Order: sequence, then C-alpha cells, then structure tokens
Amino acid sequence: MLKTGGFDMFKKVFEYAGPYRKDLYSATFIVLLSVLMGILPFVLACQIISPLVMGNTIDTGYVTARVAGVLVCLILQAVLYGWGLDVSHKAAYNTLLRLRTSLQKRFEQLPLGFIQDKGTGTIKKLFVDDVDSLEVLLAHSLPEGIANLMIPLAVYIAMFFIDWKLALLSLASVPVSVLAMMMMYSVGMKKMGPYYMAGQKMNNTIIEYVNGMEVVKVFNKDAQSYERFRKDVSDYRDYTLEWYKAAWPWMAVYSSLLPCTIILTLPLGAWFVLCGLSTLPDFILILCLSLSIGVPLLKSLGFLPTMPQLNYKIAALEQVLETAPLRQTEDTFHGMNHDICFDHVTFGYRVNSAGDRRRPEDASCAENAPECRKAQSGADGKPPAAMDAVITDVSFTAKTGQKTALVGESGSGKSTLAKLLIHYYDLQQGTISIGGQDITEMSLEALNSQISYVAQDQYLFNTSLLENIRMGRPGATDEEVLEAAKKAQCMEFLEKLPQGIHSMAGDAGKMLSGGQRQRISLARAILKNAPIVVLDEATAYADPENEEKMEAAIAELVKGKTLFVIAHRLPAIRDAGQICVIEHGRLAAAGTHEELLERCEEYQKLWKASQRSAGWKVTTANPARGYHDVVNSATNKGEEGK
Ligand SMILES: Nc1ncnc2c1ncn2[C@@H]1O[C@H](COP(=O)(O)OP(=O)(O)OP(=O)(O)O)[C@@H](O)[C@H]1O
Repeated sequence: MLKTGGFDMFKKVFEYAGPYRKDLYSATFIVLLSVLMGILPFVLACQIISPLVMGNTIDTGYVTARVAGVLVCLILQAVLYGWGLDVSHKAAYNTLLRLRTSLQKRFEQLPLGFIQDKGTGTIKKLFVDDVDSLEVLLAHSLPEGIANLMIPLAVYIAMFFIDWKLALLSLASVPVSVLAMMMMYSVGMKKMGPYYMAGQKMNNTIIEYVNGMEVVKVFNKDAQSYERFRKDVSDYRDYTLEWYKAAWPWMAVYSSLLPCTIILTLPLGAWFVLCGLSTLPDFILILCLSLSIGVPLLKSLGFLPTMPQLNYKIAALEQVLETAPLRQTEDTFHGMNHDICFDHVTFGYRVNSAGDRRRPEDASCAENAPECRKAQSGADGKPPAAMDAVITDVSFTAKTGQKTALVGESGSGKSTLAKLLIHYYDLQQGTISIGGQDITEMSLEALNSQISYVAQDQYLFNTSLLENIRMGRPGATDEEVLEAAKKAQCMEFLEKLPQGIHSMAGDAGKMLSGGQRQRISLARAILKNAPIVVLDEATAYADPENEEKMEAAIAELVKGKTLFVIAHRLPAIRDAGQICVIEHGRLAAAGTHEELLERCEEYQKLWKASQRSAGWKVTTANPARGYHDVVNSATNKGEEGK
C-alpha cells in the first residue's frame, strides 16, 4: 500500500503520465466546463420560478430566452463532456503505454531469477490487469472526479454569499456522508491486502493449471479435483465478497445521503422565510442550487470505492519499478582470458516467517502491506537475516579452454552456481569474474556475448525454427543458420517437417521430441559461438536414439571453448580437466576424476551410484511379448571401478 494513501497515488499517476499530464489538466478543465453547464439550467430555472412566486410579471421573451439558455447549456454540457473524455482517454492510453514500456525496461534490468520466481500469473496481472485498471483513474476519476467536486464547491461558496444560514442547511448531509465514506475507505483498505494477494495467487494457479494440463489429465484430475485450483479460485471469491460486505453498507449510506442536499433546506428554509430570517428569492435560489449539486457530488465520490484497489495496484507496480536492478555497468567485456573464477561465493534464498523460500525482492506482496512486511522482515519485525544459504563460500577457477564439471547430489546447488555465472541473481557475498573482470562490472549484454547457456528446458519462440536458431546471432545469414542446424544434427528431422526449417515453432514444437528441441537450442548456441559454454543437464532429454546425435552436436558446440558443464551422468564428464564436487552448497573437493576417486568420499559415492544406474538398462527382451525387461547388467559385469 502506498504510504499516505490517496495523494501519493495521484502523485504517482501524474508521474506515470509524464508529458500527457498537460492533456489530463486540459481534460479536467473541459469536464469542469461541462459540469458548469449542468448547473446553469438550475439558475435559469430559478430566474423563471422566482418572479412567478413573488407575483411579478414576466414576458414570453424573458421565458423563451431562459429556455433557450437551458437548451444551449445542455447541448454544451454533452459536447464538452464528450470532448473532455476524448482528451482524457487519449492521455490515459498513452500513459498506460508509457507505464508498460517502463515496466518492460525495468524487467530487463531485474535479475532474471526474480522474474521467474514471481510467476507468470503475477507478471501478467501486473502488465495487463493492474496497468489497465489505471485507465479508470486517468480517464474518469481524475477529470470527472475533480470537475464534479470543484463545481459543487464553488456553488457552495456562492450559496454562502447568498444566505449563509440556508447554505449551512444544504451542507447538513455532507458530514455524515463524508464519515461513511471514510469508513468505507478504511474497511476497504483493510480487506484489500488479502483480496489483492488472492487475485495474484489465483492468476498464478490458473496459468499453472493450463500449463500443467497434461499432467492434470494423466493423473485423472480436473479443475474440480485439482485442490489448489479450487482453493485459490474460491479464496478469491471469498476475499472479494468479504471486501464487498465490509465496504458496501458504508457506500449505501453515503450514496443515499449525499444527494439529499435539500433534506433540511426545504423545511427549515421555509420556516426561516416565514420568520423573516431569509428572503423568498434567496430561498428559491438556494433550493435550485442545492438540487443542482446533488448529482455532481455523487458522481465525484462515485469513484471512491475503486480507490483502495487502485492504491494497491499502484503499490504493486511501484514495488517492481523500485526493485533494485541487477548490479551491472555499461562496460564491455575486457577480461584477459576466459578463466571463470568463483571467489568465496555465498548465495541464498530468503526464508519468510512461514518457512517458504522466496527471493529477497519477491513482490508478490504489495509494498508496506502489514502481512508482507512481517513476511519479509521476520516475525520480530527486524531486518531479514535468515538467508537460507544454498551456496556457501564456494571458490574455484574454471580454466580457459578447459572442461570444468560440477557434480553433486540433486539439490546440492549445481544449477544455482550455473545461474549465478550467467548473472541470474546478484550474490550475497563474494565475486564471480571472467578473465579477471567481475561479472557485475560489465553489462549483461557483454556477459551474454561471452556465454552460451544451454539448459534442460529451452524455450522456442512462436516464430519459424529458422528464426529460433537465428536468435543465437541476430545478424546471421540464412546460410549460417542452416550450417549451425547441420552441425547440431537438426537436418535429419527438419527435412521431415512440411515446411522444413521454415516451420513455425508453435506447430513444429508439438511434432518435435524433447531431444530434437534441445538440438535446436544447441544449433542456436553453435551459431552464437560464444567462448564460454555452460551446459546445464543439456542431454537430459536424450533418448538412446538421440543421444549419439546430441553428443555430436555438443562436440561441435564446445570445440575450443571454455566448458562449464553440469551432468548427472558421471561417465560423461570423466574426461573433464577439473571436476568440482558440490555437497550441500559447499565445494567438497575439486580435481580430476582419478584424483577425486582417490581422495573424495562424496565423489566415490556419486561414482558408485552412477555405475550402478549405468548397469541397469531397459531392453525389449522379446518384442513379440510386447513388454520391457529390466536387466541389471551390473550383476553380470560386476561393479566397475575406474
Ligand atoms: N528459484 C528458487 N527459489 C528458491 N529455492 C530454489 C530456487 N532454485 C533452487 N532452489 C533451491 O536451491 C537448492 C539448490 O538447487 P539447484 O537447482 O541449484 O540444485 P541442483 O544441484 O542443480 O539440483 P538438480 O541436480 O536436481 O538439478 C535446492 O534446495 C532448491 O530447492
């Protein structure tokens, strides 16, 4: 929630508007004139009623002129209102464009890990729903709200000059209405935190549900039986209803009371006239003016119920816009060589009070929301100290041109180390440098130009496979792309696709196996031809048929490169110049395969385990029988040593 509520919110919105602020002022002024045109007919009506009540004679010309005046006012009111909204909508949508662009620029500077941890649903909500909801504020609440408030204010001032006693009577309904409004705002704000977070959670769960549809179906689950889906969707309903239940009674009070500007003016004003405390023309004029301001007042405050929600949405946007960007400079890469040096690297994911891990910058809570402050600062409210270190004091150097492998049990921190090297996150302690240059002292582009990162899961954009490969080096010619595809052993399956390499990844993606998709990403990396190659379980999807081709593709990719590889299958990295054994986020030992087998207990354990699993193989003993036999060849061969 923004610190001081409404005013900060408007300040922020004007900041977002930037050069379109002028248009917002113009729109407010035009709508102001329109509201004024809505008030004038009441004054003109009074000019007709007053002399009639006083028994004065008025001629037809006098009446016709005023009736014509009323008509002109009504036409002008409609025209000005339309014009004002036209200007305000242009300003609003240009502001939304500006805001989305700033958000996108900020996202580009944020640690990639932060973005992934946030969840697709939250990010979509931020970019689409939250930004969209500002349209109401910019195009309506601001110009209409201000104009509809200013004119009644001016009318009240005029009424005080006409007859302050009658003006006071006309104001009588305002204090109670304002009190009801404040109550609505206050209860609304209290319920807004859980409501907003329930919305974010539901968005993430729906996207997860759609993405995981395959698993959901395989395990015979539907939306109803998928417990989290049901819970998050019904939680959202409950929180929304709770908010409505708390806020609407107050809204009902003020929206029925506020327009009742004549509730006291009529009886008491008449009595004042009878007692000689007020004059009849003033009484009639005040009555007409009181009637004229009811609708604008209600309109101006009709936007109030949306304010708590908007406040929360702006707070969530602000939190992303204010999140510390990834530490980097504009510098290019000027390392002496491609030695990768991890120097006393410590990194962890924050632990909240509930024990969940979350990124330090996790913005799923809106800033300053009490429940989130607690989560981010620990139950005692002190600054968060509980960093659950995933990597602790890791130091080693991967030499230029050498193959360095990271091995360790699942969850030991190997992928985290690879992600730290490609600067997914900033470190808590220590440094990572390439050729002596700290990775935080170069731009992300400079770092990216030095590294090809091939992970288990490679994303294919919904464009042609040719363009997907070209992303490795955007300026590459078609021939160069084809050459890379050939080297990555892609041609054999690309040629079978109806449009070959020009097939769209969206359609072709469905026809490609996991291993084939990985070969596309290897082609991308071959085309990029960066001096450092990071392979994070790159052969994870390789089936026996694919494996050979994958290995040929990888051999092509890593030729003459500094190789940083994470592999579960130890035989594949046996030849590495250096193997780093990671145990619970610490470097247990480093050395060659032979050295580690001699002196590192953890490595011996891993090697034995890999030998055992290599011994287990699945064969189709008799295809005619149509089932697979599992054969433990280790029992035949005996446990292999070196
Ligand atoms: N984005 C994240 N947020 C919170 N915790 C994470 C995140 N990514 C990884 N972890 C945790 O950090 C620890 C190390 O994970 P990491 O993926 O680096 O291990 P790994 O050795 O590569 O495992 P595997 O071999 O199974 O891929 C694990 O306990 C994991 O749960």
